[in-house]
Amino acid sequence: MLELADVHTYYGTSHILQGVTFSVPSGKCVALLGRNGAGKSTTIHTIAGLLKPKKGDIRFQDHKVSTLPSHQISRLGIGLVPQGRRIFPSLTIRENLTMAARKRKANDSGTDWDIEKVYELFPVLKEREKNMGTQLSGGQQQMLAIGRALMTNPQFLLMDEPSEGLAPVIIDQVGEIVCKLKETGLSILMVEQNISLACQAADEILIMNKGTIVWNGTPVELLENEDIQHKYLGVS
Ligand SMILES: Nc1ncnc2c1ncn2[C@@H]1O[C@H](COP(=O)(O)OP(=O)(O)OP(=O)(O)O)[C@@H](O)[C@H]1O
Repeated sequence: MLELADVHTYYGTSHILQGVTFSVPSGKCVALLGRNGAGKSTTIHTIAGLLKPKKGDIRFQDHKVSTLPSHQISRLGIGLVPQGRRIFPSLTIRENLTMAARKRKANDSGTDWDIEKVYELFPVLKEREKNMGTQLSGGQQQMLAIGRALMTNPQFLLMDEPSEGLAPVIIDQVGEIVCKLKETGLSILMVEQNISLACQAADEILIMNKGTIVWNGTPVELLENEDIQHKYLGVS
């Protein structure tokens, strides 16, 4: 569904992504792990069109997206749940959701998301729909950020560190949400620092180091491989 081939991205003269190649199959969740500064967010931003690769190819379904502006990439069905949630503080929860709404394309598969469907998935957002976005807890803000991305009716979701700043019990809930989203037919690329969330939700794990993919395998293979966890994820 999504394929990156030898992608190189720079910040000015800093060569950050140094030939990134991987794919995410339809209906699967792939987790991208790695230490701080490895290039994970840069990968997400490059796919979403917020950064342009200098070299390489990114294909989504039948489209070459690496040359398209971000709004066109979003319209093709790639939704972004950004790092830090980016809730609009001066809007209510309902307004945060409705401002993102986009109708589903006629031939798209999966759920037809609207505000009622998002409220079914996250009842707490309905209970608090008149509150301002910033009056929510961290976990509820993460639900709002996911709900806002769903309102664009994506086929594919990019999630940038959904566990950031959340308590362990809430991180487990985020894992359950990601599994539910997969059941609706969504394909997901999730950047994470939290190994247990990645292993709970993902079908495949990729590890990034210094702007390249250095390891891939299943969650079980990662959990059994202490050398890799130590070398690239700082687990002692
Ligand atoms: N706006 C920017 N300008 C210049 N360099 C940047 C910029 N953003 C990130 N970098 C650099 O690019 C490299 C990769 O950063 P990136 O944010 O992709 O890492 P990451 O793996 O997502 O780590 P983190 O978990 O800390 O966000 C780092 O060396 C970082 O300092």
